[in-house]
Amino acid sequence: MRETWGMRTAYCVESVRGAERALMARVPEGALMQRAAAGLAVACGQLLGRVYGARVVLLVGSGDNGGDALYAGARLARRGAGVTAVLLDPGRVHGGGLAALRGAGGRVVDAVVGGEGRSGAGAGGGGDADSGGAGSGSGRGAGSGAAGFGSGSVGDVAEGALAVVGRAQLVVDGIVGIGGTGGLRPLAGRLVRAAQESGALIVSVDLPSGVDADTGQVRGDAVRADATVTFGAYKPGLLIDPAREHAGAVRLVDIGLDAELAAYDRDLEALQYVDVDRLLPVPTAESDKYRRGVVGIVAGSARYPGAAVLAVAGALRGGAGAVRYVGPAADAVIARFPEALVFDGPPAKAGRVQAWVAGPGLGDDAARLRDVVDAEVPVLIDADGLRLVDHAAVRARTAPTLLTPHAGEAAALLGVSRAEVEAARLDAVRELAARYGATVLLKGSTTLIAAPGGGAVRVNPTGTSWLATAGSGDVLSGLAGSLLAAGLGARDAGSVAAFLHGLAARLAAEGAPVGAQDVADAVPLAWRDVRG
Ligand SMILES: NC(=O)C1=CN([C@@H]2O[C@H](COP(=O)(O)OP(=O)(O)OC[C@H]3O[C@@H](n4cnc5c(N)ncnc54)[C@H](O)[C@@H]3O)[C@@H](O)[C@H]2O)[C@@H](O)CC1
Ligand SMILES: Nc1ncnc2c1ncn2[C@@H]1O[C@H](COP(=O)(O)OP(=O)(O)O)[C@@H](O)[C@H]1O
Ligand SMILES: [K+]
Repeated sequence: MRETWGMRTAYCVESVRGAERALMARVPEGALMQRAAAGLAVACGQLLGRVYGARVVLLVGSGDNGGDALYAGARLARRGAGVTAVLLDPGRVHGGGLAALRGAGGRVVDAVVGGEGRSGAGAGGGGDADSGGAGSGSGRGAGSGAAGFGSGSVGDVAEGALAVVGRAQLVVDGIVGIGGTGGLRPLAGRLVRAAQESGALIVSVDLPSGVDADTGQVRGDAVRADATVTFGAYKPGLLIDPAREHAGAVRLVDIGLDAELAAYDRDLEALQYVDVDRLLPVPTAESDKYRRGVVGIVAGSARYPGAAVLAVAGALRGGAGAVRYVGPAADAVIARFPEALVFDGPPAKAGRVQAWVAGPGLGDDAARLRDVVDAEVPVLIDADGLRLVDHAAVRARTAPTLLTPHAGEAAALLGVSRAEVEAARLDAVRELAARYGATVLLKGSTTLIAAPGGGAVRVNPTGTSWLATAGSGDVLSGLAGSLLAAGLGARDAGSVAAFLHGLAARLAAEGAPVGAQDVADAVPLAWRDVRG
């Protein structure tokens, strides 16, 4: 669905906690958790369709994330759902939430054998509904917490808890939220597996438990949710793979944090349609081809002439007034695109160019690459260009530089493995931008764009895995180069190009395989979609 509101932002845990403290000082005690729980209960109700009579199971950890789940469970129980809380750490549970659930007629079972006494598991159990239980700040029950969640071995899982999970229609993952570190521990992992195998809908509270909120890393077992209801702000992990894939559909519940968050730097931002619309270079009455920008493409080789054609195809759809191709694939380029200007000499002698793209299918043509890197206009370096380029020369450039590696190329630039880059994309893109003093667009299942001076990293919200097809990266570099020539800064050019490219791929694919050329051909559809 087309979103018409602006920039989506994400904040790290430290900022969310800081903003939350500031807000808590201004609102009645417990108000934020009630707002969170209310939003969570509404989302659960919508997923269930019919709340009355539904079998809901809450997986409740030791912190406020579990508290949210318990209060939401109480709301669902009051609407007639059969709600059972499974306590992973019966000695440490949010007291107010537990009392509220019991007061609403919810049941409570312990996840571990022999813990029943402490949490008073079973139906009823009294407690003063919604009174806040212990009445303390967090309202957590006191207890040793020695058994169970942290230390419990898998063999300790109570059969009753597994059985109740197996019968659930909806499982609420309140195991851990922003207080979590590392993957799911064994006891939680066992219950989550049971939930996953039962086919129940799984809703994560704030974050899928087990993923890293700040980086999107998944270091062990983690919940795979159908939906995640997050509070106050998106966290980076909800927008970056591999964690993003665990979150399912993400819904943000407003708990009034925005004004407080304004005091913090955003960690991530994702352009939306309106933002892209504002950035698109649209010609005016005074425009001519030079004012619109000329983009130069140094790409292709005897072995890879197609890369030249695809980069030019992308460039022609990016808003520059002219595309100048420089290299040995001029015949192939002209045959497909007679509007391209072609030249088979050194880039420095090619004529006027406002931004260069160098690298797709370039082979070993280091000389042409050097010419481009020495040019005092914005330069995009991709593919073979990233392998050949002199790193010191990149750092020494004064005009904007945009590097567009995929994970494998990023790994080579950083001297780590591809898997390490894919597991920690945010760290990788920031590190590359800092090391090369360049804007870096890291491609892949989550495309990220980082500027050399730090600041918010852009995350691209469009795209489809159908884009994982040979040559689609060449189209992207042409497109981004064209936007650079049209006058966008490197961060905007990279993020607008990624947005259009991902949208074009979705429009072209519609659930079926596409080639890179199809993606290039669909870029005008993406423009119209954005401008419409
Ligand atoms: N920050 C906010 O603005 C708000 C937070 N709320 C909720 O509060 C949550 C944060 O609560 P907490 O600070 O109590 O933290 P959590 O509930 O996320 O975690 C609590 C405890 O879990 C344990 N733990 C950590 N990693 C674990 C792991 N891998 N496996 C098992 N146990 C682990 C630790 O003992 C930790 O102290 C948020 O995610 C959200 O759900 C909401 O109630 C409303 C507002
Ligand atoms: N799993 C994926 N999901 C979404 N997009 C992907 C995925 N894998 C690759 N892409 C996108 O496809 C394009 C591939 O570019 P690249 O790896 O350079 O391929 P090539 O060199 O063949 O052109 C990039 O835009 C990248 O972000
Ligand atoms: K959770």
